[in-house]
Amino acid sequence: MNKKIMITTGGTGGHIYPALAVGKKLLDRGMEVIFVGSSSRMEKDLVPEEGFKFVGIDVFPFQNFRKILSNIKSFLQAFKVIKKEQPDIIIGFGNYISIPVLLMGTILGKKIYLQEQNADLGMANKLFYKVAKKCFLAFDTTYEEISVKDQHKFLVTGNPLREDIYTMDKETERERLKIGKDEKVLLITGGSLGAKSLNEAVIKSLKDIYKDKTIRIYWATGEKNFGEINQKLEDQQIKVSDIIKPYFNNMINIMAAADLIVCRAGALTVSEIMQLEKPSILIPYNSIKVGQYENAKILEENNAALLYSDSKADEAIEKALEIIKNDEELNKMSRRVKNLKKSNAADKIVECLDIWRS
Ligand SMILES: CC(=O)N[C@H]1[C@@H](OP(=O)(O)OP(=O)(O)OC[C@H]2O[C@@H](n3ccc(=O)[nH]c3=O)[C@H](O)[C@@H]2O)O[C@H](CO)[C@@H](O)[C@@H]1O
Repeated sequence: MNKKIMITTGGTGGHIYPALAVGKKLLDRGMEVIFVGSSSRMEKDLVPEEGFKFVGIDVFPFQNFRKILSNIKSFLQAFKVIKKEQPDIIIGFGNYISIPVLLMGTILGKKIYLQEQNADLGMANKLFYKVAKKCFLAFDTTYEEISVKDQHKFLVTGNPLREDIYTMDKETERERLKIGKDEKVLLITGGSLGAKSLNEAVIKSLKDIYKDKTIRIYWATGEKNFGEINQKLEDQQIKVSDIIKPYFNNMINIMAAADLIVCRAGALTVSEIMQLEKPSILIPYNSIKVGQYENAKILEENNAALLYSDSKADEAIEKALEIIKNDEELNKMSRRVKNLKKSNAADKIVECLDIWRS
């Protein structure tokens, strides 16, 4: 008999894309899948666009007692949707958005699974791993940090990535993007939300980058900063074209075509870099809460990436323009990344779920 799986996730691409990857595998194998996320963040569009049923709840960050109170409605909504849909299992993909469904699911005696994208366990997964059947981890370093008595709750699978990444090839993607034989592709991305410091550093060097005909830049600015950037570029008489955008839907394809990536160290971007064996310069988001520094350290400690702090974003761009011309250095970094690659995580996760016996 087909089982029903409830997936709860949201907030940023880094939490949503791995959930979609697992959701698609489950659909392919005949399961019914329903997503629950925030009614106001990017999952409300991204998830239905991918053809999934989506229920939005009015959930807010749990920063203080007042915010916890304002979340009472979200707990009631979560309770109602679980009662109505009667899922066989619930999978949480981290972030505060997953908390109401995970809590109500636990109270209602549902089987809970978790997926952690980052090197450090996030707040939601820390709260629920003890009641979960399994928590799937992206990186080996996370497992090593967990106390021996709890390790049986965890399994390292890697991050579930968009399926087409596993068959992508650099030359084909370069042809598709019409990249010239002598052109080097420099991708700059601040993750799904954009990165202000990185954007400001790029603006300063953009004229020089444009003058250099051997470099083709792709720059994802994030929605929030795009208007301001647009204005600054107009002032410099630089045309915003299809290579400077708030968000690229074909990010994976551009990544595959890239010679060097300058980016934040969101967990998904780091996992995609590993899968595509790309050299990178990382500028982790400056907040302990989101743990990007620990994600970046995995690549840096393997000499597979260079790491810069937010305040040194200018230097990071300068360095990028220097090493993008150095094939030997790029190849070395790329070989070292290859050692960190994992196999298809979504396949592994789906196989481990307790839904295959009737
Ligand atoms: C500020 C913040 O809270 N950041 C967190 C957020 O990152 P955030 O979602 O920003 O970053 P990630 O790198 O994890 O994921 C971004 C995803 O969006 C895709 N993409 C990005 C830009 C674009 O133009 N097009 C596109 O498709 C990337 O290919 C990637 O798949 O969730 C991650 C996963 O839990 C965390 O590691 C980050 O710390």
